[in-house]
Amino acid sequence: MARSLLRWRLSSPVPPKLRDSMICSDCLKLDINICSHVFAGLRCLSTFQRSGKPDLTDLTHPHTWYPVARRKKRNIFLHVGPTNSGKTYNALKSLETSSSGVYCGPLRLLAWEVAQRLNRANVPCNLITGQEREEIDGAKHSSVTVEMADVTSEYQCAVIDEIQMVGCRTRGFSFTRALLGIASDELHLCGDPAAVPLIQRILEVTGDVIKVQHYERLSPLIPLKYPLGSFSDIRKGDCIVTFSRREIYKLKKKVEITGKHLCSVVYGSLPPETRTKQAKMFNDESSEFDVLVASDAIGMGLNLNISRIIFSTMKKFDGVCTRDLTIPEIKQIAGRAGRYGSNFPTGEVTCIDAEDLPLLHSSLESSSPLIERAGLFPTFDLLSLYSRLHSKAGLYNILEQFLKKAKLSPDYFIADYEEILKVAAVVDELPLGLYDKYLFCISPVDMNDEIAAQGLTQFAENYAKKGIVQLREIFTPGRLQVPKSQNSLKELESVHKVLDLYVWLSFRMEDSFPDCELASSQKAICSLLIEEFLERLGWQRQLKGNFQQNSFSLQQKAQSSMLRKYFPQVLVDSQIELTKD
Ligand SMILES: Nc1ncnc2c1ncn2[C@@H]1O[C@H](COP(=O)(O)OP(=O)(O)OP(=O)(O)O)[C@@H](O)[C@H]1O
Repeated sequence: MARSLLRWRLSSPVPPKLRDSMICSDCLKLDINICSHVFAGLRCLSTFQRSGKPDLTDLTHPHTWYPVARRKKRNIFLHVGPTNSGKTYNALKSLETSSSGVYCGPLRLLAWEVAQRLNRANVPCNLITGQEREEIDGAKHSSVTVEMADVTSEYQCAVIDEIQMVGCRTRGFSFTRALLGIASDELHLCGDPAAVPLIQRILEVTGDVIKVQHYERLSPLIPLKYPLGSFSDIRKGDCIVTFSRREIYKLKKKVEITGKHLCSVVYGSLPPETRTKQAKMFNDESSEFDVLVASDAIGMGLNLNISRIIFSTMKKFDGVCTRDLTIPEIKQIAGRAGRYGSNFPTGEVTCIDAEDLPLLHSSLESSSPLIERAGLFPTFDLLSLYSRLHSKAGLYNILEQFLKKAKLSPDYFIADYEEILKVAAVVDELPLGLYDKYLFCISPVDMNDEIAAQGLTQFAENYAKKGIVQLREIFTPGRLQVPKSQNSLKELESVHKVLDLYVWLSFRMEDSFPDCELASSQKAICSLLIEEFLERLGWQRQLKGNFQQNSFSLQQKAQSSMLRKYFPQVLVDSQIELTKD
């Protein structure tokens, strides 16, 4: 065994988190010809070639990339059912009683919630996301965002939440990696029944034992036969759903102008901390913010006491075109009404327009279409090996080759490289090594956001030029202010994304991105300023002129040492122009 171990080594020195696959070093010496080497029941990657040189773009055996998991016969429990049926609750009970374990969720909010829950239950639990690492002494449990799942450690119990996201165009590959790679005796998968046949097929080759547990909704959900009627019929606990920031603020104004309610807002580009605070304010019985206006960002990750979901539209712009909402989207959003054990245990759902009701009703009665394929992305080892054989190819070309030539089994689809290719095009212009380029490519940047894309370009250019990126060289801390309009709000949300990206990079290249603390505190300030804007953007408050009574005032926030340190001038600018929209 010792000798075989020696024969196997990683193809390149990469950080442990990326060591997903192993390449046979003998094959490398032999110019990767046919290899018969076997280790721990796994064949060398090159044996998948029957003749000639291996096609490294062949991604048909991804289960072989995870040798630690393959050494186990895992007991897999698939908890499937509608939202609010107790799937996660049951999976987490197993995690809580295990001797070691990991929770993998799709959102930082979910990872935070689970870490808090375990720590409260006296199970020390680390929190690890792309941008934060809170390690607890002696912890044998971790709560992580799925991209951070460690596929080299062994656990007694693991949970992957929202497993139907294996089919997600952009993030599916991270779920596939966790599904195939987590080395745990027990693996609990929670999600939509639509993912069951695919997961069963994918796991056929792993030798794991699979048990499916079906769940029913814990509280009733009633689709109403009538539409909203008028905005004066809005009541406490309602959540109006729409899909653009502009619409969210329009609807907020329409509700608040009736003089009866104030609205919290939740949408994707708000910082997660801000989303949580808005949700808390909405849930808080004593708060005036008793109505929620939100996008589909409420579908996952937030505990919300919603009585009735009201769809303002059944169409959504998905980055390419405006299309009808899909059945799973409608079910996921509608399912947020009526939370088990909350003040509104019976949920209701309706639309603003009567003509949208048929689509709502038919969707809620239908089962979600089966998920047919899971996302996949080559490991860094594969990319690196390919690059050694094609030394002139840039990362953009390498990825294109994988896209074009990948011989995929019907169970997998190649991850949507569109965003990744945009970054590859930027970093290929710079004198950077493959690993650095790879890191920039998998960073959480939104290249459709102009400011965020500029931020990434600057970081990559400065890093290539000097090897170190001081935050102050490209960002002047003292300039942040409470937004005065929706445009400046949008800008501040983008600045938050850039700072978030800096923090993400600093976790991976600590010496080269040394200002993690400064970036984190600036991020927190962005969130505070955005929250201040949202709280003051109350039309009823404007009419009553009671800004001064705002208990969560900017003045108070400015007392915090963080604000005093970086933002003395924030105190000066305490007036805000309400948007004219
Ligand atoms: N047996 C139980 N006892 C007490 N509370 C429960 C129980 N089962 C579920 N709950 C509570 O009901 C709510 C919904 O449960 P849970 O989040 O597990 O549902 P889910 O099916 O995973 O929903 P989603 O798909 O939205 O994540 C949670 O607040 C959870 O704490």
